[in-house]
Amino acid sequence: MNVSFRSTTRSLQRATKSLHSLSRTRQIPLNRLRTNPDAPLFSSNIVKLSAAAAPRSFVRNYVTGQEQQQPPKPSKPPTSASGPIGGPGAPRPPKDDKLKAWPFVLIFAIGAVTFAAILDNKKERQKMPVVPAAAKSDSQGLPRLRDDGPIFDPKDIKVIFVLGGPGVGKGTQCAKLVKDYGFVHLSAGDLLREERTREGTDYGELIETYIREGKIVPMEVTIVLLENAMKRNIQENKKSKFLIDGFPRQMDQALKFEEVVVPSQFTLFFDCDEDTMTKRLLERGKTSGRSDDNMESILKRFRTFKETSMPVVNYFEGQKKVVKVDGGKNIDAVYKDVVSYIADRMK
Ligand SMILES: Nc1ncnc2c1ncn2[C@@H]1O[C@H](COP(=O)(O)OP(=O)(O)OP(=O)(O)O)[C@@H](O)[C@H]1O
Ligand SMILES: O=c1ccn([C@@H]2O[C@H](COP(=O)(O)O)[C@@H](O)[C@H]2O)c(=O)[nH]1
Repeated sequence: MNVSFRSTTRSLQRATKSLHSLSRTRQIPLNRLRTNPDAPLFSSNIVKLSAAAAPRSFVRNYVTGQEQQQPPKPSKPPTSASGPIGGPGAPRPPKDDKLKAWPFVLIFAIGAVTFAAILDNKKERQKMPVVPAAAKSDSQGLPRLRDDGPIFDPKDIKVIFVLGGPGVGKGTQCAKLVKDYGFVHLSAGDLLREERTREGTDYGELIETYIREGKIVPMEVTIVLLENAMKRNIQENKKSKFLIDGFPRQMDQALKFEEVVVPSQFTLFFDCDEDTMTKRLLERGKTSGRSDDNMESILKRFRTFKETSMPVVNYFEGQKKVVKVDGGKNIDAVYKDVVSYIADRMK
């Protein structure tokens, strides 16, 4: 197919050249070299010329109309050039020489778009800051993640992950559960925002970049922040039940947290459509002062949620550890469902 395409293109170039040269040497205007002056110079009739259609003899015949025609070479159809280009007797290319450019154009276009998307993605990833591999110290230096077993026993320390799209109402429902059931509410987003402004932190800029872009901060930072907050509450307040809100948002976080901190009891997952969540976030954005409560960041957060966080929900679903609640209802109706679904699991 490629060969046919190239040879047809070459023929077309040769034919066009001949027409131009004849036009020059015989002083015949180019448009009169065509049988049908209304047809464009690159009409399909010309395009259909095959390599075998010997452009020179063909053009002579066409231009003079009366001149002797060169007999066609037996091996190179088409032959009886008895009429002008485009006329009823015009030479016809062999069937398999037909121009089929559109598949190439299509393949080229798909290739170009895919290539551009890959480059774009790569550029975006390259832009995001990383936690240096050498960053090992903690005690406020952050982050240091151990690789030994979990520090807490799930018999003593209960963790419920709270997940759902941005603005679905996770924080609102957690606040109610704290009041009624004595949980400690740890919002990963709040801890990150706090760390971002903590004096002496090395991660303020990194955190801000990720939050603004709606992306997930490297797990080393978030897990250490959660672990430290849990330790504080266990030691100082003798607390043992934690709602971890907005975490884990990425598979590596889920696996690492359960490996080094404590396995979760289950995940409370709030489901809701994007239009409702968008309205809630834009409303909250009027007073929240959050750098990500604007339309541009919201769209990025939705994308991250679907692509990066939903696999976490599906992973726990596979372990039968997800309680799904409709987050689209009003605040009290959602809470009623939450309590009815999980009351017996919270004792
Ligand atoms: N069921 C609801 N009906 C109407 N508004 C709600 C409902 N739940 C929460 N809201 C409002 O929507 C906004 C977002 O709620 P909330 O902060 O609890 O969501 P979130 O899931 O924690 O958000 P994010 O993931 O961005 O932290 C708040 O202004 C809150 O008052
Ligand atoms: O585990 C997490 C949790 C949050 N983030 C980043 O923070 C923002 C805001 O989180 P909210 O839960 O909406 O307060 C989120 O978009 C992420 O950029 C994170 O990186 N890791």
